[in-house]
Amino acid sequence: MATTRLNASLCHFPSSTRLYSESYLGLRPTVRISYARNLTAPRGYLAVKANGDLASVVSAAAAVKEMVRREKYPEESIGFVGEMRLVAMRLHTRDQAKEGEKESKSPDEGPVAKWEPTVEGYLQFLVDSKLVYDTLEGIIDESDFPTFEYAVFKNTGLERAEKLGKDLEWFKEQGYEIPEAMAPGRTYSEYLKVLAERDPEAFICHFYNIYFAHSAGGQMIGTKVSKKILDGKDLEFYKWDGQLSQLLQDVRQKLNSVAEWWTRDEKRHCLQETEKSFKFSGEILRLILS
Ligand code: HEM
Repeated sequence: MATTRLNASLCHFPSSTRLYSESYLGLRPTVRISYARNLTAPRGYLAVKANGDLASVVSAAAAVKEMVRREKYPEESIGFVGEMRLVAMRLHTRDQAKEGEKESKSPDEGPVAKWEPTVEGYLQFLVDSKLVYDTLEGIIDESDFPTFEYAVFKNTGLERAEKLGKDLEWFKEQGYEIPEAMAPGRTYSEYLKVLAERDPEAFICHFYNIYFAHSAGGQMIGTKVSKKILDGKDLEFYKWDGQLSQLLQDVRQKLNSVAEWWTRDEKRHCLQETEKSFKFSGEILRLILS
């Protein structure tokens, strides 16, 4: 295969290698490489053993471009979702996750096993979370393919608003009064609406963190809290139709494809938004202890 041979050959080129031009020379397609920084180095010609059709040359050239891009931005080798995850994990406290780097400063940042949740606080957390999911999922549902990039995230199977609605019904049946959403949910929801209009890269950061946090730490919190205050009741919020790992993988691929179109600055901007995502979600999580 043309691309496989090309990858192997390219390993011998210095990191400053830059794609110079691609040409199609009859039966012997060639991808020409030049050395960008070290101009004294000889110009290299990388012959690609393709079977002579233009499609092979184009795909070989794309592979070179991709390798060169990864050499220039090594952080991109883990994929953009990998980058978003790395930034998110650093923002956890050591009590929250093994990869966390922050010190816990308040009980809600400490080990969940030591939390003292209340049913009222947990119910408020579910209500505020539902408002955020309603907003997020409403924005995505209203986006119009192919003019708006959020449309690829319709019906991923990760949606939570409907499930939360069922859980609130269950609480009602148990005799609880369902409260109104409070400031943490309302503020986050308003912020997401503004971002969706004005700042798609930042909006996507929140999309990733909200759904992926819930699938990881969120699930663990749900199980522990339910054991303490709801007799271990399995809420719908923590159930997915289909295999969760597959749903997450599909969304990771979509996120990576969307980010493929972004410049490095746009990617950086998205990653920088992670802190705000932690701040808003952290305030909603804190309701569990209120
Ligand atoms: C009490 C609060 C939290 C706890 C206990 C917690 C715990 C965890 C744990 C245990 C993981 C799994 C780590 C692993 O893969 O081994 C995780 C992953 C993650 N958390 Fe949190 N977390 C909390 C809050 C948050 C918040 C507020 C956000 C952002 C809004 C967040 C975003 C993420 C993300 C994006 C991942 C990666 C998921 C993946 O690997 O696909 N977490 N968290």
